[in-house]
Amino acid sequence: MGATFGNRFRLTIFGESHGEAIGGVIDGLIPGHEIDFEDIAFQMKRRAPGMTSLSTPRKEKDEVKILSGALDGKTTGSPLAFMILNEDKKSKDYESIRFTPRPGHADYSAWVKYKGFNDYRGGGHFSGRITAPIVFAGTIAQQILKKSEIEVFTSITKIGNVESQKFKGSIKEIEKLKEIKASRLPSLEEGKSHLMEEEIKGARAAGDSVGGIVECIIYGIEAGIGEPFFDSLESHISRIMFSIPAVKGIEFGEGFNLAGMRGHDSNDELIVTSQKISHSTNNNGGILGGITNGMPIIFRVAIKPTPSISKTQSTVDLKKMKEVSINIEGRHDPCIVPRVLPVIESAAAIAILDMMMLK
Ligand SMILES: Cc1cc2nc3c(=O)[nH]c(=O)nc-3n(C[C@H](O)[C@H](O)[C@H](O)COP(=O)(O)O)c2cc1C
Ligand SMILES: C=C(O[C@@H]1CC(C(=O)O)=C[C@@H](OP(=O)(O)O)[C@H]1O)C(=O)O
Repeated sequence: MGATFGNRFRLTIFGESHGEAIGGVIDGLIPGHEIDFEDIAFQMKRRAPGMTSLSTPRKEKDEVKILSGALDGKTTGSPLAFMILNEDKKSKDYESIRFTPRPGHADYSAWVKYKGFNDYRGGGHFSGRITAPIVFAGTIAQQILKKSEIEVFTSITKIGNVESQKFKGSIKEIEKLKEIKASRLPSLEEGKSHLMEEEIKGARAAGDSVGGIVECIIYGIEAGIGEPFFDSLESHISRIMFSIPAVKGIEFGEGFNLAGMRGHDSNDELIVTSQKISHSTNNNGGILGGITNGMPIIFRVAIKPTPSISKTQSTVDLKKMKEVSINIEGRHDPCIVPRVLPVIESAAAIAILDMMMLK
């Protein structure tokens, strides 16, 4: 299995949703980095289940226990191993659907690949829970990036049918992104968070779920980062983004809109401001030829609606080879977007730091 990501900053993750614990090992950390544990707790809580009325009711503390690689609060430079306990498990919800794969989840594909031996409880290794180690490692990566004044932000540009403004590139927006970091539904446009919340509640009330789009900004990054061809920065970021469960699309800068534009409108013209080379627009999302051009990196990821819904659906009984209906019980997110924001920021930070270390 591909449990490891990265060339220099390497993260290996392990665990299943209803096993003893989940966790990981980070290899390649600089020695002497003072870990900000308050920041770690803040980021872990943003992602943790059961924290708000918009999430799954499963309640996990998601406190991280460091097993090696840190002494007196500072990294030693040796592999940093860590674990997070699974405490609020309710595996019986999964007994009755063990042989009737949930549409939209990984149950059937994992059953085929692992010949039925995969841990089926709570989605096993395919659960969104496995993103908690990414947040721990990615928060450390963000702390290291911050020393070079690089910061990662997210906001929501769509939930179901509610759309919100995209980042246009101003310092004022960066200030706003800092302010709304703790929000469950951060939006650059006033009044949209409330409408997004209503959209999520409406889906849940209908026994259904809803998806959305998350925009990520990496601010303060210098030009010249990326390793073309196959480790182009777009490739590296996309690779880690698609490892996050429920991510089904990504676009950089104007992305799919570029297909309908003329070159004269889409090209980012070079300019000189305060003796520095810059660009008058950022339609390419800060990356050209797979290498940063010094503009903020902008990308958006599409998050699908949560697969486990309470509406009756059709599936197949794997033992009887018969089509049957399925009613899913359990504790599920009506929308994954609010909890995936710190995961996307963390994954972006890991990809960027790894590429910067290669340089
Ligand atoms: C933070 C987070 C929370 C999630 N919560 C749920 C959930 O409550 N119920 C569910 O069925 N899927 C949930 N998912 C999505 C599934 O894990 C995911 O759709 C599934 O593993 C199949 O993978 P794929 O959608 O990437 O193909 C969540 C994903 C993330 C990242
Ligand atoms: C536990 C978390 O999210 C889980 C992600 C998830 C899924 O299928 O992805 C299903 C639900 O849990 P369970 O495995 O108990 O059914 C969510 O609560 C978490 O993110 O920490």
